[in-house]
Amino acid sequence: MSHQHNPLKKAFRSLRGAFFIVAVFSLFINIAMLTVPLYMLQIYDRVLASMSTDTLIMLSILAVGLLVLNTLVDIARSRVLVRVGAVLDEKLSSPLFRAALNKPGSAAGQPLRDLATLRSFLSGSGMLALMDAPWTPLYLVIIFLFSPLLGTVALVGALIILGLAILGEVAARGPMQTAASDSRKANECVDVMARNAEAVTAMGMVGALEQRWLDNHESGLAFQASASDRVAAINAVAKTVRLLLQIAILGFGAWLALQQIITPGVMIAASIIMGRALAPVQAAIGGWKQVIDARAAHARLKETLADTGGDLPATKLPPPEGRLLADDVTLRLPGQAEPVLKRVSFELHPGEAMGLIGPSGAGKTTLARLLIGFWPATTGSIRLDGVEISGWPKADLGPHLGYMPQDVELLEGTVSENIARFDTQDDARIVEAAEIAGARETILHLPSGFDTVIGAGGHVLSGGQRQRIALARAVYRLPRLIVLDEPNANLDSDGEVALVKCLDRLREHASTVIIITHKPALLSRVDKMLVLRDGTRALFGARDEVMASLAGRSAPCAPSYFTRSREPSLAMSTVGGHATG
Ligand SMILES: Nc1ncnc2c1ncn2[C@@H]1O[C@H](COP(=O)(O)OP(=O)(O)OP(=O)(O)O)[C@@H](O)[C@H]1O
Repeated sequence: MSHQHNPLKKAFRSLRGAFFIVAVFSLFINIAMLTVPLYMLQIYDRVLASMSTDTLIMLSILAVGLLVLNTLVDIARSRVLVRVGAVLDEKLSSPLFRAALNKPGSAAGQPLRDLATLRSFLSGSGMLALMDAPWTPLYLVIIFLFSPLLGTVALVGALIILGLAILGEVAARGPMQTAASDSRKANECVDVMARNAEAVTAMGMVGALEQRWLDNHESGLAFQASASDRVAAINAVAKTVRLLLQIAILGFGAWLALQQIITPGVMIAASIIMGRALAPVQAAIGGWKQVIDARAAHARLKETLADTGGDLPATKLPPPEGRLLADDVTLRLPGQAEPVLKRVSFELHPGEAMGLIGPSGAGKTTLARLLIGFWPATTGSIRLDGVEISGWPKADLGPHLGYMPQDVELLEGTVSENIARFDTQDDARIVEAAEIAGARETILHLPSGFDTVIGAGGHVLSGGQRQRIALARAVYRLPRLIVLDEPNANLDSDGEVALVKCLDRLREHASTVIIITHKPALLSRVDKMLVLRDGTRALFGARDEVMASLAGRSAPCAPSYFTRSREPSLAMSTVGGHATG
């Protein structure tokens, strides 16, 4: 349905033509750069020797013409590079915006910041220096042609400067990476503090957090300073080496001129060409930070985009009926030795509702994330109407899927926009969803009803109000598969009654529903139950059978098991490992 490919590589591949044009322009510019030294050479050795005004005029016209042309090509080269940056942005910003979904907290904006770094590098002086650097050997060859001795001096000098450039990069890379990671940690600290402002302030945690932030902030600055110091020292040495080299070229040139091996014109021309040859290398040392930043940004982008897959034109599938099959599902999260889910299997027919229960940390929310295709299973599969759900293009599947996460966050916008998932608004469907979710009255009591703006800077909703609106969003257009993760967490008794009615409506409509809850009233509305324990299927089957099995095995604790979702571990420890049903 969709093929794995890296959009970064694809974007660079599509820009190969532009880079070729830039390379050709660079060749012309670097050849045109020889205009001044060669003009000088001709003046010294030809015009002054022959005293010919005509030659002077001809040479001057030629030189001015070449320089004007050079300016035009230079402008064109910069324009092409600016457009390269724009094309890169156009091709990558959308996949990177989506990739941000998989990044935790404050790291979410990193991919788009990396793209901006790469784009400004490509369009800036750093890239121009990189394009000019490959032509350094051309200048060295010309100096060799003037005189092998001068050529050797120039070559040795160029190698020393190149060595210094590499040394600068190596010396700065380590401290720069540490500085970047420290400053990221410091930013995360501020982020976490702002998000937990109430707890942090009330429990007097500000001082300790400030210390933690300060440690990272100061360490970041120290590493940055160390990198800058190293590069500044190397830069100063490189500058001196460059000046020494000019002296060496002029000195050796003068000596060769005294021996009448070369003319004074060649001496001056060689000195100017040498300066030109080393300019890009010197610029690269000066712009070391940009180069390191751009390279790091490129590496991160490559990694971020490695498995995004991209939405190649895929065959559009018919709307699902709601047959859900979890087949031997195992999930291993990166950096964790134990799988979070181990060989979980179950099947639901269209229109069936399943209660998902288990102690805290059993893997219920994780399974819910797999059921909606947010994470793919490590092994095994989850299929909706026979199609692997994580591979189903999200834009196609989205309208057929309803999900209500445990921690409900609504987005900035109106209540209507949130319910309609920010898609084109269908007022009748929005009101219908609010009614099914039992949220209509709650919404009409808000200052502007369905048009109340919520989110940052908007109306502040209570936990229960948020939950009701999120339920309306989940049932908008009555999707075929609905996953509700503790939808009753913040609801009062009215809210719970509304939720029970909502489940009845969804059953009438034959939506397949998975509900994570321990409330008996809600569980009384499901057909099947799955009990998870330590990521494995402890029990699965018809509700009454599973209930009977639970009650039988944990008779003394059974009632408390269904009333408090957060403390079921005692009861669960008595549940056998064999599945029923
Ligand atoms: N994004 C994640 N990264 C790493 N580990 C995770 C992640 N999400 C969940 N886990 C781990 O997976 C296990 C199961 O967590 P999960 O949230 O699915 O449990 P749960 O049954 O929903 O618990 P609760 O009833 O408390 O919500 C836990 O040990 C948790 O630490």
